[in-house]
Amino acid sequence: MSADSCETGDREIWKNAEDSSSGRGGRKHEIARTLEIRSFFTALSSWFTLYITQSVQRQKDQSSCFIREMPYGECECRMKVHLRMRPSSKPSSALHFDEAKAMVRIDVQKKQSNSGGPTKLYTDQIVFSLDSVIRTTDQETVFDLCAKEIVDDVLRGYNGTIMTYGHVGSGKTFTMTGGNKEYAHRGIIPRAVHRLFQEKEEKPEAGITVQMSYLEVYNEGIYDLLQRKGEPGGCLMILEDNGLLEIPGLAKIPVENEAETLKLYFEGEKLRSYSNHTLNQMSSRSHCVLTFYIERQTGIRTFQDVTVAKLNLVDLAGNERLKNIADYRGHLRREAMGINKSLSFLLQTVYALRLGQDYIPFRHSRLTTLLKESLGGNCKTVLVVCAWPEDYFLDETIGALRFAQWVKCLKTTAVINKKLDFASTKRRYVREISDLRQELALKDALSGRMGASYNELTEEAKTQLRNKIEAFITDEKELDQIPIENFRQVKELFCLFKEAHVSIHAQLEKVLAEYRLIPPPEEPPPEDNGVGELACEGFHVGIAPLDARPERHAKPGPLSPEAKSCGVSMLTYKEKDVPEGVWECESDIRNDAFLEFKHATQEGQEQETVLKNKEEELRTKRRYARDISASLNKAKQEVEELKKLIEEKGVIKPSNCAELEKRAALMTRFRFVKAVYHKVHKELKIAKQNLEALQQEVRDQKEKLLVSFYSWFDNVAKYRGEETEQFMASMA
Ligand SMILES: Nc1ncnc2c1ncn2[C@@H]1O[C@H](COP(=O)(O)OP(=O)(O)OP(=O)(O)O)[C@@H](O)[C@H]1O
Repeated sequence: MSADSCETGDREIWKNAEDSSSGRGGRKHEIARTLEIRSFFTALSSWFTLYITQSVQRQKDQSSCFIREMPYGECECRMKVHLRMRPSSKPSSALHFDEAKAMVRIDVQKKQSNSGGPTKLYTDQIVFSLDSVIRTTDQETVFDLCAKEIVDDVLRGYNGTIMTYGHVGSGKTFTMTGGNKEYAHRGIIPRAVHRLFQEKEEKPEAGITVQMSYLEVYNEGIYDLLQRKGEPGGCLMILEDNGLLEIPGLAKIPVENEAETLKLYFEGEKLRSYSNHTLNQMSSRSHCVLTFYIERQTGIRTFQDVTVAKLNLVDLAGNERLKNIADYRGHLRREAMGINKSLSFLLQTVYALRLGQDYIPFRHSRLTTLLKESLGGNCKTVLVVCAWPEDYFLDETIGALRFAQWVKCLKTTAVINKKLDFASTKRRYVREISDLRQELALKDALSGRMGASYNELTEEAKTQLRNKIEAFITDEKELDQIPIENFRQVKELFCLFKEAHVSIHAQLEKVLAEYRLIPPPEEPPPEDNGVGELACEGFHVGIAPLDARPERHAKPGPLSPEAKSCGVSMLTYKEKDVPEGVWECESDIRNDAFLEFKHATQEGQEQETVLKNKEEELRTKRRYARDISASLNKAKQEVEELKKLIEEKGVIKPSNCAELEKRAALMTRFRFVKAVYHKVHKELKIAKQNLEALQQEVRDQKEKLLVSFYSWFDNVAKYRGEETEQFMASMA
């Protein structure tokens, strides 16, 4: 590739490469390759866009009946309705056709009776609008207009149904099967079969497989028309499982070519119920459903999807007025009653669907059950209404056209039916992954990231990453040193960072434990010797050493001269709480009384216990605060030492790996100890606050105890004084 063949932007790159390479052939070659790949990719993408646009357009052209296309090949379709008129020697003058507008106008004679006056006749007009009105006998035109689109959609993977409806002798079977006089009279079925096998032959790579089943609904019984002689051919049942219909026992025969299929079909036709009718020598007395099951592979090679679609070709039995049947009691009348009944259920179902009712009577008859999907499910449906344009059948024609109008309002939602196949899905994903890898490689090449790998990281690569992270954490390296190349690597980086975090956390815990920052275990309280508190930690009402006095925060209450003289350790208390005469007693007496109060009275015991607990707690907290304070000093000292060491070593550049490691370890230790120092400092602050609060609580409790004691002492002294006086008086 030369510079001349490049786009303008590429030309610039090429020029720059030429300038920068200045003789370095490798770089130039690399850029040439990149440009080559880029231009190939651009051409490929424009070709692909063109292909997609054309295929979407083709799809739209083919599916003119689509009302709304939805993703994944799903489309909401309106049912199409065509009117086919049978040729007649004396056509009714009441019928007017507008083939261009696909409309039919019928003049109807009506009677108007004025009150008391004579009855007047007047002509009313009924207009029906359809998708097409066909008056020709040309069967090919009928197939092209009514069936071709559906058959092609079936080959694309949609379900399709083509149905004929009309009164007896109106030409339903002629439309569906055709006449046997001329080859050109082939009806929709042989032409559809031809179309299916034509596609099969033309596209062998699609691997189309066809199976067929043929059944009739006669007198509310379902019969298989492909059952060979000698095989059981009784009435079949319809099973519905999860919305899907199944007829167990119905033969589904694989067919390979057109001739084989038609042979089977005509064999089935022989088993069909016919009667000799006044209107039709070969009048069908049953509804027939011929179904083709088509499986095909779409796409190319590993992108293959398997689609499974059904083509239902339904020839309904004709309705007729019972009064027109000459055979009043015979089987023809019974058959007609059965046919009319099932067709009236079909009408009810269509009517309910048209009104959008909650309940749709699909299950009221075999025919409506069979047509459930075609009328309101995953299917594209076409109805061909056949009519005999003679005055005698005018009512039947109006009825058929009314039915056609209802059907025209119905909508179905058809989807391309894809078969889930594990092997092909796996192949598809493998291929997709490989394509994505190639795309990544191409993008990397275009953005100059030639060496990027998207494979699982090797142990060696992981170790390298770990070292880089460690270097980054210890501040030795910048963040740029950690490479970000692909998603796998980013995930690995996260894992390694987590690992580092866990390890750092564990080390920190270890250092914290070293500094005894975990609160010490609870020590058992000292045994009570019953004498009271130790002079240095507690208090009593007698003489106490001066240094044992607790701090005074509040303004002390007034002390009596007596109290002052005997050196009683008095806590803050309110003057009014101290009873009169307390201070007149001997200090020994008071102390004895205090001991008695604490150990012999319930109130004293309770208050003494609370006080002791609080004092014990205070002692523990004091010890803890002392320990923390020691740890803080130790940490502070180590921080200072490490700082000094780092400052000294920072000047010398590490010459080997061992020294580098030592420095990293020193830095790590410094950071840990500093963190510990801050943590301990915080804890000491909290411990001090707690200590102060507890000291206040102890003081309050002591005061409470004293006040209670004084109150008790006053009462007891009075009582004992009276007792002594009484004793002395009796002795005198
Ligand atoms: N469009 C047509 N062109 C020529 N002949 C026709 C056409 N339609 C019907 N016929 C002829 O009319 C006769 C009756 O037609 P056909 O059997 O198709 O009616 P049908 O609706 O199926 O009646 P039935 O409900 O009794 O089965 C046949 O002999 C058929 O050849």
